Amino acid sequence: MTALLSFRDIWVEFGDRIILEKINLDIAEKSIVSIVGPSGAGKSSLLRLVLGQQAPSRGRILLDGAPLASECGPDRGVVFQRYSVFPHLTALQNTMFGIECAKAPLTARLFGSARRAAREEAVAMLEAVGLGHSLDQYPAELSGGMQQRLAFAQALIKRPRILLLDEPFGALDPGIRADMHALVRRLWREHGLTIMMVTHDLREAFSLGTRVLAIDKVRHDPHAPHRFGAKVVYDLPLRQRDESEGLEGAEDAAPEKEPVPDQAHPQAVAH
Ligand SMILES: Nc1ncnc2c1ncn2[C@@H]1O[C@H](COP(=O)(O)OP(=O)(O)OP(=O)(O)O)[C@@H](O)[C@H]1O
Repeated sequence: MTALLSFRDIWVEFGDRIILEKINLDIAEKSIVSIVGPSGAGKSSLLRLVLGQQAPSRGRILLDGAPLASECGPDRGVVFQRYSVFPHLTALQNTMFGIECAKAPLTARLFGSARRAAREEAVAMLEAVGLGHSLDQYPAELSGGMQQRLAFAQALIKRPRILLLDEPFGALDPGIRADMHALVRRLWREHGLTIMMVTHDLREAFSLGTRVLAIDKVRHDPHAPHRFGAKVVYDLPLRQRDESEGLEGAEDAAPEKEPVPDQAHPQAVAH
């Protein structure tokens, strides 16, 4: 496996509190890695490392074998649980804003043919996420699911290679979640994305992921609980979904996806 992203002996510490310890991971290109674990284990911290919002206390993160740039560039996109769109901009303006920032970093404004091209690109992206009829609506006029669709459009318009999802469906009700899962699966395939997704929902982790990572503390000192951090305790590669499989019924088919045979009874990762 050629890793797109590699974590090499990564530690995250805040003062004398160890959050993550000795994380060694290779993330394959075009995989969907679901990250699960108890609250406070350090799942979001793992994503923040990739986003460049958090520097490791020790260790290195490599992208294509080279040190990951600490400033988050267009190669990395993110969607959070809470709608991260701008309330004062319409859906179209929100989506165009990403292109304008990338192409005109100082003014975030494009003119003439560049602006027309950006508009066309943004309209196509909004159509792709199912918001083709809501171009001129403001976020407050959109439902929660529609706002998350807009957040995906905003993230994907910059053509990231890595998409980081932090509980992206946590605020949505179950019916809408199923639609969003189908959307993510389609966008993943069409855009050749590599996705790292934090979720508290195990079913979601297994139904969407091509690999599930569980992180947790394996050592506890009752007198100093902060002295040990979380590690990867389970690492389960899952059978890839058949590319020809339709989206309809994908949620129903998901439970049939199994760990690959030699991982069917996963052992805790050796430490
Ligand atoms: N900037 C910071 N300074 C100090 N402590 C921090 C900082 N950021 C995160 N932490 C601590 O690191 C730990 C891990 O936080 P993180 O958000 O990564 O956990 P999580 O697994 O995503 O939790 P949850 O599932 O509840 O969202 C928490 O105890 C948190 O308080």
